[in-house]
Amino acid sequence: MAHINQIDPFDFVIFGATGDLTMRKLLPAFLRRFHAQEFTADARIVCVARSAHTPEKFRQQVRATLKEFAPETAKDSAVLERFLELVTYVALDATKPESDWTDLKAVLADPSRTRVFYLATAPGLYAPLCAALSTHGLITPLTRVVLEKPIGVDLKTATEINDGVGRFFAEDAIYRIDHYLGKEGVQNLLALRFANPVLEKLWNSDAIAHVQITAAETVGVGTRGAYYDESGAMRDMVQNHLLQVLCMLAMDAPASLSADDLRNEKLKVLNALRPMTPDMVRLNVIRGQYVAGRIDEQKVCGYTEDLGRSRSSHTETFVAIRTKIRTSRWGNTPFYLRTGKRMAAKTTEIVLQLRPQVWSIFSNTPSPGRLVIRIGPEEGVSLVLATKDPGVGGFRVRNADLSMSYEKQFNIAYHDSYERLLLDAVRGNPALFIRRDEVEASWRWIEPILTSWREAQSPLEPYPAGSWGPASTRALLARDGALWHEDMLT
Ligand SMILES: NC(=O)C1=CN([C@@H]2O[C@H](COP(=O)(O)OP(=O)(O)OC[C@H]3O[C@@H](n4cnc5c(N)ncnc54)[C@H](OP(=O)(O)O)[C@@H]3O)[C@@H](O)[C@H]2O)C=CC1
Ligand SMILES: O=C1O[C@H](COP(=O)(O)O)[C@@H](O)[C@H](O)[C@H]1O
Repeated sequence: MAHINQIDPFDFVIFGATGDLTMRKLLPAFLRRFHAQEFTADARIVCVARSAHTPEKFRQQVRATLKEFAPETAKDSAVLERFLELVTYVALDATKPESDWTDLKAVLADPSRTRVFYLATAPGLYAPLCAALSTHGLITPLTRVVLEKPIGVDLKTATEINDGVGRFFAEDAIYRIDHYLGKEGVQNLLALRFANPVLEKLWNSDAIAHVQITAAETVGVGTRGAYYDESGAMRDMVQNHLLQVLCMLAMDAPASLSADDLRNEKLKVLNALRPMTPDMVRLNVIRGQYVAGRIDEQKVCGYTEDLGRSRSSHTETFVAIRTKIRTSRWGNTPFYLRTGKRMAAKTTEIVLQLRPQVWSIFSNTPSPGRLVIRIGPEEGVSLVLATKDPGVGGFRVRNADLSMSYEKQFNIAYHDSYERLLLDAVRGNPALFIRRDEVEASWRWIEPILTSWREAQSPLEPYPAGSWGPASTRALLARDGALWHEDMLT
């Protein structure tokens, strides 16, 4: 087992503990870290929601959930049962003034322990929840608060949430989570770039013709239709995950790996994104919605049917954006961002397309080569280069792939990104969490696109489930003489 620094006893309180995120992600992540002995049986995981469960009934539900979402770990029943002893449940409507907080206060009696409040509820509850924590005297000097995304639906609401939470917590105690920053492949951008001088020297417009960042999913909206239909792909994925990946990819070297050095560099990228005018939105942004199609030979419904509605929806389930970063490093390189539900494959990846040679001595020239950074589901890196086509008679050049898979190289099982982030919050390491000014800068860039869509009543282009998005997505790159990665492979 890898060397692990065990964490001192802590109290981790999850508001929204009966919800989808807690059940599918947070509790399975804690179980895996407990199994890895990253913390001991002295820790407590206090689950809070309004539903009237007893702690025992709640544990039964958690036991079943863990068997479903962390089966490889939950099959060790001794570990599972010891873990369940750390989990307790408090029924509480956290935003009603008349609610009785006695039980929660009783569990949190020791102010000398690190205390984390994880707000896995609708974002509109974050500020009232923090006010209630303050009223009930639960914020100690060792307390942090973790906020789930999305922080607001636009700049105004994000600012209100940040102000509301900021009344009760100092900025360095506020951990805004973006689970993409917990992914190995995203963190590996730091190592690839700043531990390999040869790559860092190429990391600019002189060598890179364009960059693609894709987060494609085959799933539809599932049980989260009510949330998603209000949000759409731009707020759900682009404003947070895709822009954070873009920042990690495009930023200059931070002075150190400290939280503020990293965040200062990321912020510069967000502020350097070319602002979107309505004309630019029309030319550079595509919004789509899936209709019925096939995925893995199975028929799947369109978005409206997935919502279980007869009336249509104007929410985008796909976005593609062409943008530029106004810096001397990147000014001449288009960046393409793309995300969608019900696409042809589940893949999150970055492609850096290298520039072609200005002159070639070979009669045939293969494609100029590229670096592909796979973030999920299988993590790894491939460098596609030109090589001699083996054989006698003539001299041809073709592309070959130097490929590294994390799993094969390091013999590790994939860890869910929440595992790292939950325990970083307990440890008090905010480097992989988002600072207030980053969130607000992201909204500042996204908002004109949303406004322009609304005001121009932008069309929503249909795409069949199981495809790579609306037909116009190809044209977005064709304008620059470029191809999406999947088209390079055919
Ligand atoms: N699900 C996911 O995959 C992801 C979710 N997120 C974010 O995480 C947050 C939670 O999402 P999700 O789990 O899907 O949402 P759910 O709607 O499934 O869960 C919401 C939870 O909040 C509880 N709750 C609601 N009101 C109160 C209240 N007044 N006091 C105490 N508890 C309350 C609900 O329980 P009860 O009804 O029992 O009170 C429930 O446990 C959201 O901000 C979402 O955007 C972010 C990324 C991914
Ligand atoms: O935050 C979210 O992310 C997931 C995709 O995450 P991944 O780790 O599977 O790539 C997305 O399905 C969800 O809609 C969104 O809220």
